[in-house]
Amino acid sequence: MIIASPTTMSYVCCDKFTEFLKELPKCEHHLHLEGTLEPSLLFSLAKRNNITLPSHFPPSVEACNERYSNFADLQDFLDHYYIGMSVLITEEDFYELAMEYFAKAAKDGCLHSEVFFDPQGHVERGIHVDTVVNGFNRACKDANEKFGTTNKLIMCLLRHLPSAAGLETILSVSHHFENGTIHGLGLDSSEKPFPPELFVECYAAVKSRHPEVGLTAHAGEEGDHTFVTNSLDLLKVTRIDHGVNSIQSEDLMARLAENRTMLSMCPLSNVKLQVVSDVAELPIRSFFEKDVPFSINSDDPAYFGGYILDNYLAVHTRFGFTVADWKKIAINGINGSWCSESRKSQLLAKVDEVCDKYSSLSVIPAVPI
Ligand code: HPA
Ligand SMILES: [Zn+2]
Repeated sequence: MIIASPTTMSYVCCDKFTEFLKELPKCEHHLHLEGTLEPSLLFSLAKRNNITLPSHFPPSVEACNERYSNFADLQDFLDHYYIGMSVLITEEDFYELAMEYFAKAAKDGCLHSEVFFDPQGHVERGIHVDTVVNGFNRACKDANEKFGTTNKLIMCLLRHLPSAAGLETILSVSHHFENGTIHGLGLDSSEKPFPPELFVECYAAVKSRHPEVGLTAHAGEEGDHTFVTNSLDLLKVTRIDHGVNSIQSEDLMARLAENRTMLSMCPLSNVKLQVVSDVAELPIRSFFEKDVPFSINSDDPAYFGGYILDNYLAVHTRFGFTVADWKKIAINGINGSWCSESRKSQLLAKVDEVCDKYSSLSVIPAVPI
């Protein structure tokens, strides 16, 4: 349950504003590579790899699109997501999946992506972890060459699996942590039954062995504000994925603002998974006014029907942020990124340039019918 007064206004996103939001340098901090598996690629990989999908899985692209528009909650989505990823077998499959995403992100004006993947979802099917990491890493590098974007990998632990399995996974990828191929650690999957305190050992192991690795965790999507506080206190994360329920605690909001702890929000995902019934119900205006840093992200765009620009447009039509407001949001996203200081400076300079170019744009309230 989110306590926030929904905005009752709506705004037009005219062509010029859409152009501005497309050109505004964007950073993606919350995207699951396996969640970019479009139904068309899913079925072509199933055919190529001779995978028979279970009979209860939607049997066609059209049936997937229909089913994906009706998820009851996070678990209902995850049940499809884990079946979907079962078609990924070879290094080339992982490479192709990530390259398709990076091409779409670049087209949307996303210049820096920090992307999640779920190694345990593949290893438990008999895929070697290096097959996954090498395919994704090659795509990060090729996308950098081809599109000029910077891209980092964040490995997530599945919270429905025991912490001992998480520790084993951490040990199995220590070479990728050491050489910087894996840049961060996250925690995803079913939130409420598996609170952050179960994973203290896993996070402590990464923090002590690989202090340069960034720490984040999904918290406060379906879990209440204590999931966010406990992730900060016990897992020592410096970023929170989703975090919408932080609005339930004023103390937590003040703490996030003071420590510049960024929430990686996913508006369209929150609607598709019934966290809210409309983007207007998200506490985005309160976060903005209370100076809680947040970024806007796409989560699992192949399942939720929108990539990063779609999420920006959805936020604009509900909250009507001005060019100056968007500039602040873009700056917070860059400062909350785990890229080099020199890359941050480049991105910040580009934000200045784009915001200057569009400084005369005004926000247009929609006329009620
Ligand atoms: O939105 C999400 N929440 C939790 N786990 C996930 N795994 C993929 N997407 C998600
Ligand atoms: Zn997520």
